[in-house]
Amino acid sequence: MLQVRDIWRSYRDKKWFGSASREVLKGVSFEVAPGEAVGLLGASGSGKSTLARIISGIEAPERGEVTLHGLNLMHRRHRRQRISVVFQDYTASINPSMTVFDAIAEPLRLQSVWAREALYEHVAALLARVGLPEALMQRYAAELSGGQAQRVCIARAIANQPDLIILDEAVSSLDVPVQVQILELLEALRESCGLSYLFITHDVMALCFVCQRVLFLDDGRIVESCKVESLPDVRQPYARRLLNAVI
Ligand SMILES: Nc1ncnc2c1ncn2[C@@H]1O[C@H](COP(=O)(O)OP(=O)(O)OP(=O)(O)O)[C@@H](O)[C@H]1O
Repeated sequence: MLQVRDIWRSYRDKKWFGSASREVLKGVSFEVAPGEAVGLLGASGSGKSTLARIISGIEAPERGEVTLHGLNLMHRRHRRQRISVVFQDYTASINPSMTVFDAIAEPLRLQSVWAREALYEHVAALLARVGLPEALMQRYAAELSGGQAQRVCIARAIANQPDLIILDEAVSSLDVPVQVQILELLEALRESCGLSYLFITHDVMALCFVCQRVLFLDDGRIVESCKVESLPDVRQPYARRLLNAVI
């Protein structure tokens, strides 16, 4: 379904005299099947968020191609609705001047014209889907707990029935009990909606909860790919070091 082919990306580092180009992604390729949750593990600075920004179209690669169902996602019209992103910083992801209703309704309104009552009911159904009461609809982001705010972000992300959600450290800053609730919600949504996930994290436990497969990103290259159940047998040195450091 999602095909990422030979993605290259570099940034210019400013030096005292002039600047130098530094490659951050060096020919990244992988696939995600329909309904599959794939985890992306890598040390800080390995290029995970850069890859997320490229797949979601926030940023363009210098080389390579991202396709979903064979359609090139570099074209905006192919990207619309199909991919959503949930970031770690849930409070910054919700516009503080918007109510919960407006935040969830925004992607729906961008997609089509809604009668107010139908929109209200749809937003209420999305809130119920992520386990939030209708009573939260008129609250602002600052009036929500971390777990509630991240659920609102997930409701917003699923509003237009995407095929893939990129979760970039989406549970990392939540308390452990709230993390578990969100991970259970993600798993339930994957099963009921047939969603695919690209789950970016430092947290192997969270990854094992949600994902079927793991990719290891080392300095801009995928150096290992395996099924979650094969993690104990991984021998690739970087992947092994990363696993030993976090387990
Ligand atoms: N806009 C930018 N301009 C210059 N360098 C950048 C830019 N964005 C990212 N980088 C650099 O690219 C490298 C990869 O960054 P990226 O955020 O993708 O890593 P990451 O694996 O997500 O790290 P972390 O786990 O710490 O979030 C880092 O060295 C970072 O400093």
